[in-house]
Amino acid sequence: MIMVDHLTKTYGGFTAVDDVSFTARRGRVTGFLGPNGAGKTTTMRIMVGLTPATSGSVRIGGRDYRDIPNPGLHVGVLLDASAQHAGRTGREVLMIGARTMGLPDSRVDKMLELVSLTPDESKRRVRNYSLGMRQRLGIAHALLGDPSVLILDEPANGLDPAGIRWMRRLLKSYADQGGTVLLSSHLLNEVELIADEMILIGRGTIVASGTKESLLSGEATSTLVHSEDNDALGRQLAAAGHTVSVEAGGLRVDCDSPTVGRAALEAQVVLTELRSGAAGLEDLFLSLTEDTQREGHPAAATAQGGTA
Ligand SMILES: Nc1ncnc2c1ncn2[C@@H]1O[C@H](COP(=O)(O)OP(=O)(O)OP(=O)(O)O)[C@@H](O)[C@H]1O
Repeated sequence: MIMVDHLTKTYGGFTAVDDVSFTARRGRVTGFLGPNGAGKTTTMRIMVGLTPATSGSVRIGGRDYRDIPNPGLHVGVLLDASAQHAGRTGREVLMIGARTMGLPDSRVDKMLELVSLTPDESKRRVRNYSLGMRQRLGIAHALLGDPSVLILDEPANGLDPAGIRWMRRLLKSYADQGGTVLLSSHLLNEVELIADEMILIGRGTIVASGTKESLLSGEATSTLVHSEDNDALGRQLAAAGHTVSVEAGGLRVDCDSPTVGRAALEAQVVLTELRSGAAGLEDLFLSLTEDTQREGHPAAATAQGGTA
């Protein structure tokens, strides 16, 4: 378990991490999600003792990372896949890691196999690795000591679609066996598919957290409908007390789809399309971090423009 407690990090007058608290639990994959510059890497670096916190604390398995003897046996860390010595081969990188942790050389072969780096690839120098190969090597390094906690910063970066699927399965099964996984990403789609819980951070502050379902539960119900007579359907729905607005050649209504379907039946209007108009996680993420996005919020602008 990782417990982050009122963590703050300031650089001069700039607050990169602002009173952040959350917990990543055993047996769960926790996604740490936020736009560029939100403070994810800084938080993770503090977790593993690479950056001192200005205030607050992080406990991993009840202890400060720096107080864990032989930490690689307890906490697997991948912060920057390109940080390895470029002149070493992948195998050498893992061999040094294994010996530092007091592990047998056989563990290296096991990890190479696990991350699908071939014997030939493992003999190449890291400088000649593709980004995806570096990520695989980084994940192998993080898993070397069979730790119970994994802290991974943007682990899917550079992986191809098959690689991302492979990593997803690997981390899910790791969590299913009781491991704690904290992984960061600025890409919602990547995290949504793998994370049991999500922590959303924007400009150093936690803006939302919880399971996908709980994050979406506060979202207002709405339905998008197209029919052969939108005017008649709109009148029927408005008479029933619903708010109706014109959107993309159809109607957006503030109720669920069956209610719209029943209104259409009563008005004798043929429906040509009926679907949920809920904003979804991506819109929620963008709206929650809106003021921290560099390029505004196009999704929100479209939705607002359509319903005005
Ligand atoms: N050593 C430092 N000195 C000054 N500012 C820093 C330092 N390290 C990070 N920052 C700032 O802190 C903020 C958070 O950076 P951080 O790298 O934690 O973001 P991030 O969420 O990991 O972003 P990304 O998704 O782009 O990797 C940024 O504005 C960054 O410029």
